[in-house]
Amino acid sequence: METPPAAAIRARNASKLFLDGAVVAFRQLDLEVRTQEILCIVGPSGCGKTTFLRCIAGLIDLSAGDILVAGKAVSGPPDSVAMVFQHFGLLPWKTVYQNAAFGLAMAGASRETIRDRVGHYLDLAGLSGFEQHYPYQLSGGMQQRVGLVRALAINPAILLMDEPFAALDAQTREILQNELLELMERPDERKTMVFITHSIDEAILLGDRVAVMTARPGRLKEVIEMPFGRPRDPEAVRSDPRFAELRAHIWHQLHTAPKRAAKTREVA
Ligand SMILES: Nc1ncnc2c1ncn2[C@@H]1O[C@H](COP(=O)(O)OP(=O)(O)OP(=O)(O)O)[C@@H](O)[C@H]1O
Repeated sequence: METPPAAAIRARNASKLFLDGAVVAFRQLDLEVRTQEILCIVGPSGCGKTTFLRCIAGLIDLSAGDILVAGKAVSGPPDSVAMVFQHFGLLPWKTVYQNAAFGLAMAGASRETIRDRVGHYLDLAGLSGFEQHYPYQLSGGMQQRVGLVRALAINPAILLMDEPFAALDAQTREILQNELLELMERPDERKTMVFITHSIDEAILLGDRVAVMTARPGRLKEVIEMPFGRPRDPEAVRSDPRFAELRAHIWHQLHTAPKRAAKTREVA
């Protein structure tokens, strides 16, 4: 066995409260994301998953505790972290190329760098030839590929994925899951990824580990290692008997109250 790589992200006793504490998004979260792993997070609606991602991305501050990215406490957006959103987040008045180049352009990259990196990822995402199209001229799946290209083009060490495939139809969703798996199997493209999803199947298929959160205020209920290894053949994983067992287990975890529910009402 190789030595496990250091944590890329570490949340220590992290809590986030809104409205002067009237809303507790998540509370006392301790979680490590290993370098180059895909950690999927599932949890009931409103348990603070998006808020947690936004805290890692440095877009909002924690109320208590801290989050370390590459060993440094987050205070403002860390370098080398990119986010992919559920509703794609594309600018409708910009072309595919301009949207894909947006992050790099904002970071002041040279025209050549932008051309090389955006070209590379548009090609990998099967979007070559669509550079001059506008988002409204693309299918949902293609729009999200542009969202992914925009994130990957800045060469982030960490990708934060906030239900990126939730707005897609089931078939397109499967195609994008497969494409993401394929991309992440490439050693030169592999990233640390935190992937939020409501789909248990998606979490099991993509994740090296799956973190299950409780209902709001969100706490970590369990972090489960997926036994499928890499490279991962989606069809083989879906038909593996352990897939059904894991699905049943996670479903049960999501639908049973935490053992110590009373504790969640304590002050952070
Ligand atoms: N800016 C804000 N001000 C007040 N409350 C907020 C704010 N942002 C989030 N919340 C609340 O914090 C809680 C957690 O929200 P969050 O969006 O992180 O949950 P989630 O687990 O991502 O939900 P979903 O799965 O439905 O996307 C919710 O009750 C939400 O209403």
